[in-house]
Amino acid sequence: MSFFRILNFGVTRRTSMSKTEHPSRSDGNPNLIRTRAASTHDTIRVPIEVVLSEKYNKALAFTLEERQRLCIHGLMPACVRSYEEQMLGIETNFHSFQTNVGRYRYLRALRQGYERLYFQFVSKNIKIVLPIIYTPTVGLACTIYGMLYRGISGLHITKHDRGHMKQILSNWPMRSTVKAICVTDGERILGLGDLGANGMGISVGKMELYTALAGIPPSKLMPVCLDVGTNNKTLHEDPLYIGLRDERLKGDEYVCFVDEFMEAVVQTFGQQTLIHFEDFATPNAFMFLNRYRNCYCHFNDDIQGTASVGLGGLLGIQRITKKPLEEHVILFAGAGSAVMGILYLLKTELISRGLSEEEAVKNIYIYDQEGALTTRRKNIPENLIVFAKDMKKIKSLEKLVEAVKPSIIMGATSSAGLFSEKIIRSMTANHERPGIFAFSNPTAKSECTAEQAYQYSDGKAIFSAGSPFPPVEFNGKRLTPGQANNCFAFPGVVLGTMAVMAESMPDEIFLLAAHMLSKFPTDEEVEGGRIYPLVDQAKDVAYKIGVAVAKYLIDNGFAKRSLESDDVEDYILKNSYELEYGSALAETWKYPKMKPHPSIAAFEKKLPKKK
Ligand SMILES: O=C([O-])CC(=O)C(=O)O
Ligand SMILES: [Mg+2]
Repeated sequence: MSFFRILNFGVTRRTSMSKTEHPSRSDGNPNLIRTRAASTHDTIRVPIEVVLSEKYNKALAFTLEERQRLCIHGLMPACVRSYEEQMLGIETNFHSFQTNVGRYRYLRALRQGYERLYFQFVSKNIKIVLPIIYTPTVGLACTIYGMLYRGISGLHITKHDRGHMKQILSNWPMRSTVKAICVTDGERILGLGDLGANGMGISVGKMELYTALAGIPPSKLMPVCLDVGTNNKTLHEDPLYIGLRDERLKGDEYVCFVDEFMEAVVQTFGQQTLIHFEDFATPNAFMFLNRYRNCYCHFNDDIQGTASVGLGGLLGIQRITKKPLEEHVILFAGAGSAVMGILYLLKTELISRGLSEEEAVKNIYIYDQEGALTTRRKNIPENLIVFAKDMKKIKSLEKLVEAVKPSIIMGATSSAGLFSEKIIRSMTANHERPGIFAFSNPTAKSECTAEQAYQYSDGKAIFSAGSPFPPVEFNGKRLTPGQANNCFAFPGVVLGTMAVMAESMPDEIFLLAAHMLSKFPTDEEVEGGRIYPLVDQAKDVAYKIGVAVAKYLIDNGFAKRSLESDDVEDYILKNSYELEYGSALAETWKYPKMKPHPSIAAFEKKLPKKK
């Protein structure tokens, strides 16, 4: 292929284009293409692998001039498709699949062949595409990731790579532009447990939201899966499993492995590289969050991202009920990353309102596998001691609800159906608008469904869930569940942090994100029972949180980029991923390895002499 390209270049070919027909770029330096295109009508020496790589491939949208000058004329049919026609083609294909996994598979192929086209489609169809590339379908896809595997989508680092991780990191094709990494070790994928190297699907999905919602160019992003083995025996026996069939690394060996990874990342990509931890098992998630607190620019989405969305929802309930949060009785079910993150942020919020720690935790109850968290329990984790109540032991959640009469219940237990009819009815008997949050993902793990929440509460529940639920018709009213998902927090927080090149991510930015999020529904929408924005608004949410976070980081001395607060909006918009195609002639020209176009004569000198 490449051989023919070079020979092709040697032939000076004139196209039938006049100067006025040259495409002009909508962004960047318009002179770049004008001068080159106008001064040389010959073909452009860009390897075909580059022109047709996922980054530059426009499929049937290549113009005739591009096809001719890039020497791809004839490799595609005559039709030159417009944006609308391309979208129609993808939509038609997308809907032709009968299952969500089929759609996921189709979108993966699209991304791998045509990156910009893929993001055009995702960006235009957030509401229908998010449930495929993100929760819930991505969870199912991770369970069969080996079967779906279709080439490079992120970096896999295994326990055998210890000692040379820098080398592995620099194998990433876009190593010169990486600014953020989403890393998982696959041990707690959503509520699905240990999926080992299949967890790569989650890192990929999260980073696609960086681009689709926050406009961060994909070239700056690198999904990573740390393959430290898996304790999932089913995967060991799965002939299509893509990872190591060993037990997980443990103890010091495991920690040293992740330490080396962190150090190799900043040495390879710089100290300001943002490192997003995703779906680590709870104890490890907290351990790394604390261990690296003052050393790296990192956050844990399951703890801190969920906390923003959880607190944002609680602030929304406050708007609906017109009752301050401190007067609500809030019951948390579960004691994993999500609950602990929300607890911490909620306590911070209440203390910032002037409450003492004791007052702040007074109305907050915790229920986990051992029952209600009481002072009688032995070995309470240190950060939960303050929440333990001096009360008799209660084993069942239903009994606990009867005893403490919560106005809000928040579950992140991966225990489908935990919020029973009895619980919801009991809450409704005591409160006009009970708040019900079922955070567990994917949908099949939800603590209750939207339908159950509305039915058992006679339509009074303010219901939100981590995964999307469709609206429910109840007594002639259409009730729309809220989506209490991190996708309303992490894209914006990351956008703001990256914009200013911060070297750390203080807790305050997650509190800020929660407050910003709670302000999205209008007063009218709040009247109608809405506490979260609609998924269609997720881009706007990311942008506004991004701007607020960037300004906070600048104003509080965390920013390393010299950027004034007043210039943040402008900076973010200018650096946003361009969804529209530029001219392929100019775009591929920017291909980093390409030298400036040599003169034909200089090139011809290199050709073998004719005998
Ligand atoms: O990925 C999601 O949808 C939310 C999340 O982080 C999790 O459930 O672990
Ligand atoms: Mg997660």
